[in-house]
Amino acid sequence: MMNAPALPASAADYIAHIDLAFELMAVLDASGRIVRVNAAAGDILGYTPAELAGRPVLELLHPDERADLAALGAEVLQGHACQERELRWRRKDGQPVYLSLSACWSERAGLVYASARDVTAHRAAREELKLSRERLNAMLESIGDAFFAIDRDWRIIYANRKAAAFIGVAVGPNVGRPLLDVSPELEGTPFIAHYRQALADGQPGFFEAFWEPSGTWLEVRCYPTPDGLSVYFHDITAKRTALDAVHKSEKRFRSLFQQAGDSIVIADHDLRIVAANGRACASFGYTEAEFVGLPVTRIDGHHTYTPGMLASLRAGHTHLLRMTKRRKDGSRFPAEVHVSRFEDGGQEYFQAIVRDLTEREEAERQLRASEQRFREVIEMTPAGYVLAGADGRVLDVNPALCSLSGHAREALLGRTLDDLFDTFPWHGLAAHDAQEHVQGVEASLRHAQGGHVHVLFNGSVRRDAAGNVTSVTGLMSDITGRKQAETRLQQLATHDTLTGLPNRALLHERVQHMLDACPQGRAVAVMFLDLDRFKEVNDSFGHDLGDVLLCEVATRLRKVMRPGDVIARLGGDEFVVAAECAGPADAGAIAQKLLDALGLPVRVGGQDVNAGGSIGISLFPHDASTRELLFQTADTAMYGAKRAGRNRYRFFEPAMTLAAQARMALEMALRPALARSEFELHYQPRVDLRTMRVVGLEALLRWNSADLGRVSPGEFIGIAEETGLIVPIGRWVLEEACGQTRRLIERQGRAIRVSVNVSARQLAQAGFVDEVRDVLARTGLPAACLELELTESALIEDMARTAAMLDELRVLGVKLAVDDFGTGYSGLAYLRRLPIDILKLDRSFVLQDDGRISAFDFVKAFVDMAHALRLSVVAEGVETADVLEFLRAADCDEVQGYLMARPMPLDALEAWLDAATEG
Ligand SMILES: Nc1nc2c(ncn2[C@@H]2O[C@H](COP(=O)(O)O[C@H]3[C@@H](O)[C@H](n4cnc5c(=O)[nH]c(N)nc54)O[C@@H]3COP(=O)(O)O)[C@@H](O)[C@H]2O)c(=O)[nH]1
Repeated sequence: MMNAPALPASAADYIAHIDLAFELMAVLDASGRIVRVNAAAGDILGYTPAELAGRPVLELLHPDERADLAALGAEVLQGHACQERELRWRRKDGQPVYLSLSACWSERAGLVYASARDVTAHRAAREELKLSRERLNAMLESIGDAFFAIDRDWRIIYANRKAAAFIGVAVGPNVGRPLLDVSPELEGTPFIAHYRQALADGQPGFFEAFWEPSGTWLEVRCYPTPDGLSVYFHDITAKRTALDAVHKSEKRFRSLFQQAGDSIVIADHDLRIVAANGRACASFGYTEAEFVGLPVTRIDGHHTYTPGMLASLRAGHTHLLRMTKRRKDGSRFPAEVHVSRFEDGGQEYFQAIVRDLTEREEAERQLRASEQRFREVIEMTPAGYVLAGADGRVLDVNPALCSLSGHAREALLGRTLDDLFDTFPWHGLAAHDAQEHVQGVEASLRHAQGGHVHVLFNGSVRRDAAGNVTSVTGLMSDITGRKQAETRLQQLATHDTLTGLPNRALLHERVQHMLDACPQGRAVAVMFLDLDRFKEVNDSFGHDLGDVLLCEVATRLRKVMRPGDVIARLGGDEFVVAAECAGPADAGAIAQKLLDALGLPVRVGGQDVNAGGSIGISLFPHDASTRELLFQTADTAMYGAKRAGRNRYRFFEPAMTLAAQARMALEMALRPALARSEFELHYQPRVDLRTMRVVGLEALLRWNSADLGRVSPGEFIGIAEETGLIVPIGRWVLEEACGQTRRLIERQGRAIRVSVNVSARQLAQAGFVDEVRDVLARTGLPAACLELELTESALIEDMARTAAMLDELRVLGVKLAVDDFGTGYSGLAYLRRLPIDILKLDRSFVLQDDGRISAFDFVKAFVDMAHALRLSVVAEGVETADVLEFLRAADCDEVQGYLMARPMPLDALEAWLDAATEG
């Protein structure tokens, strides 16, 4: 035992007073050495107070706790009291003991007063409780159901994880919070109502409810506890769903039973009806109540359930019967009845599903009637009908198809559609890709006699569920006539009706094709061909014979050209030939062949005519790279050929385009010429060949263009005629010539006749005679002093109309002359029909001498003929005295030409006339 330090009196008193206490009480010095302990130390630590006196208190402590106590001691010495600090001590027998220590420092005594309570048992109980709680929690966590507990203030005491899932938030951090704050969705739900009830009654509650937020059905048990309420949830969603399914299934079955399209009647072992659905009630006329208890024989027309059938049903067979059923009112209806047997709750039942066949039998009857009608229609229809199977073999045909194909029905049945048709919309019947329906498709049917019949085919393919063709039906009408008409129409639309040659549209198509297909290094030659003398032939012999000439030309062109070449007629006497070739040399050779063919005389109206032709050639790609340009350049080249003297071919040259442009410029300048007073008249005297006196003048137009200078009539008259400008210009010439001549007559004091050229366009004007009459009236020129020169072609264009017009002019007193006579082919007949006075013999006529007959004989015969017809003859273009003598000898009446005088302005003419008179 250690020596304890001496205690101050107050400390000794303290120990003396507490010796009897159950708690251990001790006095320690500042170094932690025990000064004195009470007797309880023996019970608590196993040491007598004497054994403990003088020992450092740390020695009594479990080694693990010594550091804590040292720290605690330091705090106490600083004046901080220690309250109820649990520390592990070691008893004298080595057993651990837990003491709850309180201590304080007495400054005055310089001592520590300590007390310690044995809490070993209390601590063990606490540990046990903790373990027990943990076990409980583990159990609650493992039970798979949700659980939570609340106190009477609805604060959460505990909740397992499942419950957290149910509440929707982690519960751990929310323990202690009001349940409704944590899960506000609970407000107003049956859950809360039940919890309140259980808390109020103190009675456990049990209910099922649907928890919206998680979409689950829950079975809930709540148990009131002294603290509050414990709540268990069990998820019964699966059970509820299964139950719902059963309910729904039952409902469905009931609904099916009630709403079945067929009547369903259930009879018991004694064949008394126990149930009937709505349809049965409606069909048989009984209410459901009336049905129940009725023997099944009451609704059977003639058939009862025989023992044999019942035995068979009991053996598990079902029966499908066709029978008559009887309604409540005694009426009957045909029915198909499916009878079966079943057991329910150990009872035997028979079920009959009754299908009313009234409608079906009516439909079948109607179908038969319809089939009959269909057959009649098919037999009578003029359209051919064919039905074929999936293999394309013919199963049925009607008489119309027999007659269309020329085969008997028996010969057609069994043949394939591919045999029957040459072209057929479903050739080979490719099962899946064949269209369902075809409408208005053209097909070609083979005829028994050979050849084809064009038909318009409408048809449809039937298929099974897998999409395979099961049959083909077709109706067809004969369109051979229509096809022929179409072909004819097509021919008319693309060919020239007169010659049968391709027209402009087809020419464009074919040439374009040639250009597209033209191999590299090769060329396509396009030749525009214009007959040189077609107009004359037409004018002279009439249109019918002109047509004969055109047809002959077409025939010759066909003969010359190869099959792949294109020959077309654009209209009038314009032909186009196109051929693929190596280049210019080939093209030239082709053109020459064409000219040779056209150069041979053609027999027209009993005469040999030499039509001749001018050809313009343009080569693709050399001259033009497009069809349009090719045609344009070939056309230009053709005009070049014509200008060059006809009966020849010319290749396109860029300069030709310049010529065409020049012509265009001329036309543009000509249009305003009249308004700009750019015209004047020159006059050329006409002399009587016997007296050599001037008897007339020819008025000849002259144009002094402000832009182009003097332009000869040979250049612009043709353009004026083509453009129609000749009509106003001609009107001006007539007016001017008449006016000037009247004044000239006045000045000369003698009658002089002026001859004015009238073009075909002017003559074609409806008011031409009136115009002449008005001009004569306005200018005061006597009608006998006016002579109109008309060309042969203008005269014969519309002979009847021209004759009437000339008659009117003759009545006026105007003289009529035929200009350039002898250059056309008009023949002489028109001279008898028309009131002509004068024939103007063309200059070429006088010069022509072909060796067979001399020019003189020719002109002499001509003059004699004219005289026989009481016509005067004027010879034009007399340039030499020889020709003058020649004409005199031929008995010609008048002459005109440079020999006598050139055309001259009016003032010059007057001077010339004066001089001639004087001379
Ligand atoms: N519709 C109209 N046509 C007219 C009019 N004025 C003229 N023309 C026609 O133009 C063509 C050319 O006429 P032009 O250049 O005036 O030539 C005429 C004479 O100059 C020419 N001529 C006269 N004598 C001779 C001659 O000895 N040798 C020769 N080489 N030429 C000669 O002949 C032309 C007259 O021809 P024609 O009319 O056939 O008598 C010409 O066709 C004119 O008709 C007009 O106002 N309206």
